[in-house]
Amino acid sequence: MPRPPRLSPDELSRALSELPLWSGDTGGIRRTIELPSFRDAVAAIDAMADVAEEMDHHPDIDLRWRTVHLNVVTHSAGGVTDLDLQLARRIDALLPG
Ligand SMILES: C[C@H](O)[C@H](O)[C@H]1CNC2=NC(N)=NC(=O)C2=N1
Repeated sequence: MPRPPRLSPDELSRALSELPLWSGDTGGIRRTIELPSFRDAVAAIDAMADVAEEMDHHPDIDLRWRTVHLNVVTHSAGGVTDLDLQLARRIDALLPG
């Protein structure tokens, strides 16, 4: 698959204004999700894994008890691309804030 282009800082800040649950910069975008329990957090990660596998695009995930920290970046491009925005939108559809 061809490597998607990195977004410019302007493109990224425009996109982030439509993704209020996400913050970050051209090095990566972040969202933190708190679930009611550890098992709910694990289930949320499992649901995100389905999306990630379907897209072949994977978030970096840090689980602390019932809080999930996500960082999304296109590793192969060395920055944020449109694929990251697509993944963020899919995650928000799955886990609305
Ligand atoms: C071969 C496969 O497409 C690549 O290894 C994919 C898999 N998932 C990925 N996910 C993310 N976030 N960045 C990547 O560069 C990436 N590469």
